[in-house]
Amino acid sequence: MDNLSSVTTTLDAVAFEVDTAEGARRRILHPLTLTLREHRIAVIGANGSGKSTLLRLIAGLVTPTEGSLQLRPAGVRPGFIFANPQAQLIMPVVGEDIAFSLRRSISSPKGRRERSREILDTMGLGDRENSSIYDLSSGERQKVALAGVLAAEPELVLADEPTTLLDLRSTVEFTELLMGLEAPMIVATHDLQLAARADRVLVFEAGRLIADGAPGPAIARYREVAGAA
Ligand SMILES: Nc1ncnc2c1ncn2[C@@H]1O[C@H](COP(=O)(O)OP(=O)(O)OP(=O)(O)O)[C@@H](O)[C@H]1O
Repeated sequence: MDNLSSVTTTLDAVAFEVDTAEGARRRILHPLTLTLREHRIAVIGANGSGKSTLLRLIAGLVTPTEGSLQLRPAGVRPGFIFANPQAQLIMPVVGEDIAFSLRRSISSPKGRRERSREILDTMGLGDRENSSIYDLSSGERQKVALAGVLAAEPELVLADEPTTLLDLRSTVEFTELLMGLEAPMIVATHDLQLAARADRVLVFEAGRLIADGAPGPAIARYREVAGAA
């Protein structure tokens, strides 16, 4: 795709419900109508407020139980970064994991190795190509997971609490990597410093969107609702 900034996610009265153990239905996300096209969007809110559910809906990992959701242009490929990189590292060695993500785009193993090296270099992980993923620190592992996602050249990056397991230095480094991405990104986060750098912030509370706009007022509203104003 030539113009990544043209990726638009449209939600038209999208809701998500699940069956409870008691045989009732529980609404996780109340009907939501939104158009998302900013380059950096942060989704914040209390535990269980529906942030991950929104990202999973946009990624197509779950289907709305009501309403409709569209990504435009048609065929946009989202890439998903999980809080726990262990969930998405597939191969035991760093270079092999990135090469695995390249299997669709580059047919020769040599080409995959070279591209994998380039990607690792740009993420400051050039010296870890032959390391076992089990020998990496949490921060390094999260960077490798991001490298794997980026190797697939996603046109929209969806990141679900990607800095949760990271210490302060790794959080700062990882945030810089995320903010430097060319592709548009929607990130669910408890990290208000990360949210403050977004172009637009959505605030959720108990499955409802309660604020939507510039980081300053949106984060202030979240603090107010959380009793931390
Ligand atoms: N498939 C499902 N089945 C049952 N309950 C679900 C399902 N998906 C989400 N939930 C519930 O919906 C609520 C919202 O979950 P979600 O993971 O979207 O919250 P969140 O805002 O990302 O929370 P956190 O900040 O803790 O990660 C939670 O109470 C969760 O247990």
